[in-house]
Amino acid sequence: MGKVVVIDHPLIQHKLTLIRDKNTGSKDFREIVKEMSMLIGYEITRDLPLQEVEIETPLCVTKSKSIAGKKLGLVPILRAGLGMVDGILQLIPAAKVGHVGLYRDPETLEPVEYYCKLPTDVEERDLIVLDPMLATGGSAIAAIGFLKDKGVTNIKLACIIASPEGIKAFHDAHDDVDIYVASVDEKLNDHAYIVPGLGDAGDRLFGTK
Ligand SMILES: O=P(O)(O)OC[C@H]1O[C@H](OP(=O)(O)OP(=O)(O)O)[C@H](O)[C@@H]1O
Ligand SMILES: O=c1cc[nH]c(=O)[nH]1
Ligand SMILES: [Mg+2]
Repeated sequence: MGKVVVIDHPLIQHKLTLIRDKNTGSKDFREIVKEMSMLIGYEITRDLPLQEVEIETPLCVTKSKSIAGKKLGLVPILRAGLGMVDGILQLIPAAKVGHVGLYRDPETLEPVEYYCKLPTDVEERDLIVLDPMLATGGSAIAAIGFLKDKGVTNIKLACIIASPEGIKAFHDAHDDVDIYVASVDEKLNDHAYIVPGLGDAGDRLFGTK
């Protein structure tokens, strides 16, 4: 069964409070989402394999550790996932970035795909899928189903807020994918928004409402 890793580090929890606040404007919202993504990225890459390498310090030759040539990829779910890319890329600049465009139909709540561009060798990469909000789970379920259809086998999901309903639906569909999240909130409301949540992450990032 996939894990749910709630990252309760004080810095993450403090920043989450700031972006939940409806008075936080787009500029600050973007900056804080980027900072939180870097911190989530630190945790999500904790199990990257290391190899021993020989280097020379100014004093002597020594053995030291370096990341063992893993091919990584980030896949933001557009639009809101875009806000999480730069923070993680700062930590792992060699990662390739694929994009999956999905929006949630406001009537049916079903995800609608409108864009997809992935690295050509995507099936050889370990992927981190990025989306700040896991609400019904429909968007993340569809995006990851799509990546699995392309042959990808090793995927983690990085979110900022998840609902209990979304986590259940997600793991019913993809029980091999671990979820990393800053908070599991109380519930979904009648419009499938996360409560207390932070509102519409895409609109708050890009100022579209
Ligand atoms: O778990 P779900 O019920 O599928 O909801 C979560 C999705 O909804 C939001 O996207 P939205 O449709 O608002 O598109 P946007 O990112 O372009 O704003 C959010 O960024 C997730 O992708
Ligand atoms: O609470 C929610 C639910 C879906 N999408 C969002 O951006 N926020
Ligand atoms: Mg949105």
